[in-house]
Amino acid sequence: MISVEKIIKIKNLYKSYGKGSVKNEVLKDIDLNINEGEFVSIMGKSGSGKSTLLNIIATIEKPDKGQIEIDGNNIEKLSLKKANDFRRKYLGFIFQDFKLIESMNVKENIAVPLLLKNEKPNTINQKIDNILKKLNIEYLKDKNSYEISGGEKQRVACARALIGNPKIILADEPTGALDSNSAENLMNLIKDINKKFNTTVLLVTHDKNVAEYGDRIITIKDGEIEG
Ligand SMILES: Nc1ncnc2c1ncn2[C@@H]1O[C@H](COP(=O)(O)OP(=O)(O)OP(=O)(O)O)[C@@H](O)[C@H]1O
Repeated sequence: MISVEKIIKIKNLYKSYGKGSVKNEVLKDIDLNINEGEFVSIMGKSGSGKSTLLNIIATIEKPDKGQIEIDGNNIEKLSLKKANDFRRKYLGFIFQDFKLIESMNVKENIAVPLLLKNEKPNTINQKIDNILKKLNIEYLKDKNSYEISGGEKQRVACARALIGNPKIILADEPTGALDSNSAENLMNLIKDINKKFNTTVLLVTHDKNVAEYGDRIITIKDGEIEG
């Protein structure tokens, strides 16, 4: 039998905001294992803690309690510097509002993760050309970020998320700002990336149709994983 590596292991995870009578227990005793190459969709009502869970995995938020192991690294107690290095090495991000830098063109936006890693200009140019080709968006290369459509912006954001070769993509409501056609194109692209490169995907969404692109859907309710 082929053994599948668990790339994310979360055990007894707790997170709350506030104190005393205003304490808001957002995540309670979350246990979650995700296999390498798996595409997992996270659903749940507004305020149920989906983004909090994603942000903890992204090392942007710290849990109150619990263990989180990603590809063998215990990330819950990383220093700021180590957390930054970890994010650059392992994670690619896609957000609802794209988070492109409007003053930079498409190519420059895609280069950002590599500039942060101090890669050489020649390597950066080569990697940009490769990723634009893979995602079929070579025609956008020299455009300004403010002159392209929402769907195109999200494809550029995918290129930026992928350029550093991350093992895991974290996507928070990536289709939230897109019309249904662009949303479908984007989800096909994310699914393609997941299958072609065996990139693990964790995607938060309100939309059942979007969630169904995943291999597995988990639902958070009252701070716990339902079912
Ligand atoms: N930095 C923070 N400080 C205080 N409370 C917070 C903070 N971040 C989130 N919360 C609270 O934690 C709860 C969960 O928020 P979270 O954003 O994780 O929910 P969500 O399921 O992603 O919601 P939505 O679908 O509306 O984006 C909410 O009650 C929210 O108000």
